[in-house]
Formats: sequence, structure tokens, C-alpha cells
Amino acid sequence: MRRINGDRRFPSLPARHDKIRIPLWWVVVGMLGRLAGRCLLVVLRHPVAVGALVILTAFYRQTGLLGLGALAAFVVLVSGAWRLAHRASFDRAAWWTWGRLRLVAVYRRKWRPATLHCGLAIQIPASNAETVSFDEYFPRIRGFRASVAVESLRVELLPGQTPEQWAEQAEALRHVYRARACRVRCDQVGFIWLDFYRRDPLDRPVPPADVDGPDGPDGLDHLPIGRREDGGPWLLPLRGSHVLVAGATGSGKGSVLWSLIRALGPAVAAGLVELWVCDPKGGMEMAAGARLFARFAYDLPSIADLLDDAVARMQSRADGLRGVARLHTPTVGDPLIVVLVDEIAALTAYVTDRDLKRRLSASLGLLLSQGRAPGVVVVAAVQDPRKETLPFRDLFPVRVALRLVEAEQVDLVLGAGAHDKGARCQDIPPNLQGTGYVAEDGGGDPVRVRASWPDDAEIRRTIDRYSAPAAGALAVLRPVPPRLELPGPTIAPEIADILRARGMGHLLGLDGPARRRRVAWPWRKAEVPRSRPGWPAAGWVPDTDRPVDGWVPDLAEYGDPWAEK
Ligand SMILES: Nc1ncnc2c1ncn2[C@@H]1O[C@H](COP(=O)(O)OP(=O)(O)OP(=O)(O)O)[C@@H](O)[C@H]1O
Repeated sequence: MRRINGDRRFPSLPARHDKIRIPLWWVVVGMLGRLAGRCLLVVLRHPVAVGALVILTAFYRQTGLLGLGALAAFVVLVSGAWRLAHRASFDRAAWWTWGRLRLVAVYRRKWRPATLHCGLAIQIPASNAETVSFDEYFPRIRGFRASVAVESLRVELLPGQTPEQWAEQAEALRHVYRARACRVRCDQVGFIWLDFYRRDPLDRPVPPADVDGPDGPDGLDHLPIGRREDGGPWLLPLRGSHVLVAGATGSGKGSVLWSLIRALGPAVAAGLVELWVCDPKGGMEMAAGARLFARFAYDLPSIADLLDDAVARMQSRADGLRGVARLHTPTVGDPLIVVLVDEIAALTAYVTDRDLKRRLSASLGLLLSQGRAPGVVVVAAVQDPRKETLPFRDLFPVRVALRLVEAEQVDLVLGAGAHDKGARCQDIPPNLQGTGYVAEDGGGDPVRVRASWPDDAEIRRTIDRYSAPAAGALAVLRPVPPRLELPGPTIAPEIADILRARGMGHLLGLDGPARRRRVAWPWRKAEVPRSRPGWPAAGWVPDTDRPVDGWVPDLAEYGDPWAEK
């Protein structure tokens, strides 16, 4: 690199050098020295591979072919046992080994011709009067990662090169390495990642993620919606954001919305999120989830009321948060409100009543421009993303483009330049529903993703599992004896929160299984209007006239602290 840093005269003038006569043995010693230097370099660069080769050769010389076969069988056996005992670490090691092999056998082997013929190596003329030659400088591979779907090379740029130059050659590199796709990502200054996609992990429907198991969402900033092209999970940030999903008819917008609703199920059940759903297409798509939704509207006047109420909640919340916090934190008494609109163009473009249209536009504009910080977020789907149909497009920080009818629509949804960066939504085949590209404000290049597909049975299961009892009832799993000292596990903190938020007393001396605690308010037996499957039809509610519209999560895991003594 030192030689191409600009301080060398370029090009050097072809000139005839003076001939110097040297003895032959000097030449031989020089060549041997050069060979030894190269060998040393190989040992230093690949100590593991060279070490393994030396040991294997020594082993073969000691034991012969039979010994080598026995060693291979032993390695296979140990690997099998390792895979059975600890799959995760085995997979990591296997992918590392496979990656090293691919790096040496495929990527390094073709690297020089590939970069030279794609114009990504630098050639400086070094001819003299006897020979025509060039000094060649090649970009260095500085890192490598391999997974099932993608192999990535970290490359150090040569002086004068930009990531854009590499992006222009991505298609050529893809053909050199016989990859399904090649993309260029920026790394730190002077470095890029070259991603070679081998398999398409999105060519089959993606099963819904586990939302209530140990791998469930760890917050409203990482909601699992589907899978990314590199095989990782597609996690959507919802808190402090608005989400737009655009796609032609039948492109799978419903699967994005239902995957999101499903991912929000546990938070809805815990009272941290309220879903306010508008389905201007007559309620057919969303009606199945009505039990899970805090509000559901499907005709224009009631949608306008719903949006007005959302604006009022947003403004009163903003008044409360002013000077206190810059972003609302959802709590049981004060949840995140998710206003979900299927086909938002039906509220902005296709309304014939002018007053209603003005009202809807005003509410949507206010929610989109001011709702993020006070915790009133909008998730909207649209078929036609043109400005005439959706004037608020640019107010959505997270945008998902599924299959679109025209290439021009890609930049309208994902932002200028997205199409050139590889988001070819018009080329997504119709049978890959739910597949598209997602772009986030300030989040770099669009990422190819596919939403999971919750079928009708899975949607029903979600609704049954997470839908709340009707407002006005605080359902409790077991009868609770009044003023009783209870041993055993602690009460669910969510219940304490609900009660505290409603000004209904508090729990004393909670923590520690050995301690005793006191439930310090009176209870009365009451009918529970609607409870989850498996819950008793009657429960106990705090004996108070204050309205209660919270509800408690499943307490089964807390054992039976409520049993009467
Ligand atoms: N993620 C997905 N994986 C597999 N199949 C899907 C997926 N999403 C949708 N489908 C299939 O595509 C069909 C159409 O999907 P969907 O109704 O969600 O499209 P849409 O974009 O909402 O259409 P419209 O705008 O007409 O309502 C579904 O009935 C389903 O069979």
C-alpha cells in the first residue's frame, strides 16, 4: 500500500537499465531466500491449517492409511456425540470450519482475477524498455463470516475507492462467485462488507415466532414479525415510531399486520398495549381479532370518532409528559396505544363526504406528526403509495414495501435511492407473499424480509390466549380471603400495578418466599363477565366502587397463593 500512496512518480518512464553482471549462485540463493520468505508468510498467515497439515502428515507416516482412516472415524464419532450433547456450540464450530474452507477454496482462490476483471484492483504501469508490465495492488480480505444463507467478506478498500464503486460491480461479483445475490454494506471508514447470498431463506412461508416462550419479544422495540434475508429474525421497533406497510393487492400486507398483532399479544394481555383498530374495508379482515382490541371501528363515522379520541388521549398525555420525559413509557395504567389502520387510503383519498374527509385527515396528520413521543403510534397498510392517496407517507419512520406494481413506487415508499440499492419490489414473485424490503429512518440500506404467516387457527389461538376480559371487571384467578396472612410465592407485580394505578391499596411485606405478607383491602365475590379459558367463571374483585378497567395476567405460574387457610 505504501507504494501507491501518491508519492511515487506515475507512470515511470520506460528506460533501459544498465546491465549488472552477477554470478549464477547469487541468483540461486536469492530465489531460495524468496521461496523461504513466502513459506514463512504462509505459516504466519495460516498457522492452524499448516499445523493441522504437519500433524496429519506425521500421523500418516507413523500409522499409515489405516491409522488415518481410524482417525477420521474417531473424528466423525466425536462430532456426532458433540452435536447430540450441545447442538448450538457444534453448529457454531461447524459453520466456522465450513466458512474457513469456503474462504480458502472459493473466495481467496478467485479473489485476484475477480477484483482485477471487475476493475477493483489497481494496476500501475511499470514497463521498461525490455518488458511491458504492471504493478498490481489487490484489495485485502480482512474478515469472513458464514451462515446458512449468507457468506460475508470484510474488505479493506484500496486508496481512491468508494463503497459505491464496489456496489456497481456487485452484479459482476455475484456471477464470479455463483451467488444468488451480492450486496455491498458499508462498515467503518475504509472497509466494506460484501454479502454473497447463497440460499434464499425466504422462499418458503415463515412460521410464526415464539412470542410467549423464552424467545418471546423482550420489549416493544423488538417485535418479531418474520425473517430477514440473512436468516436472522425480522424485529420491528414500534415504541416511538409509526409503521407503513405498502403492497399491491394480495402481496401479504395482512400477514405483516397479523404478525404484529400476534407479537403484541403478551403486551396486550399484560395491559401495556391497547390496540385501536380501524378496518375501513368493512371489518372483514380484522373482525376476527375484535376481542383482543380495546377499540374496533369499521365504518367511516366511527373511525373518525376513534381517531379523534386517539388525538385527545395523545394531547392529554403530552400535557402530562411535558418537562418530565421525552418518550412515553408504557405502564399498566397508561399503555402504549397502537392505532392500526388497514388500507389507510380509504381514509385519505377515497372518502366522498368532505367534512368527514377533513376530520379524518386532520386526526391522522396530528397522530403521525405528534403521536410518537406520547405513545400513540400508527401502523397503516396501503395498496397505492402515491402522494395523492397517501399525503402523510413521509411521516412514517419505518416503512415496509412488499410486492409493488411499478418500480417508481419503491422510492416513494422506502425513500430516494432505495430501488438502486437493490430493493426491487416490482420483481417480487406473486407467490412470495409477505416478502418485501424494510427501511428505517437513519437505518442504512433496505433489508429484504418476509413476514411470518399466522393462519386462521393461529390467529384464533392468539385471540383466545391474549384477549382481555370485558372492561369493568378485575378478574382474579382464585377466591381471595380478606385480610389474610398468606405464605408462599409473591403476587404478580402486574396486579399490584393495576391496583396501585387505580388507587386501591397496596401489598405489604411482599418479597421472599419465607416472609409473610398481607393483602390489605377487602374483597367481595363477583361474577367475572368474561374470563380466559380455564379461569373460573366467578372470581373475587376488590370491594370498591371505583371503576376498574385493568385485568390481570395468567397467574398459574405463581402456584396457589390464594387457597383459603
Ligand atoms: N407471509 C405470508 N406467507 C405465506 N403466504 C402468505 C403470506 N401472506 C399472505 N399469504 C397468502 O396470500 C394471501 C393474500 O394475503 P393478504 O390478504 O395478506 O394480502 P393483502 O396484501 O392484505 O391483500 P389485499 O390488499 O387485497 O387485502 C393470503 O390469503 C395467504 O394465502
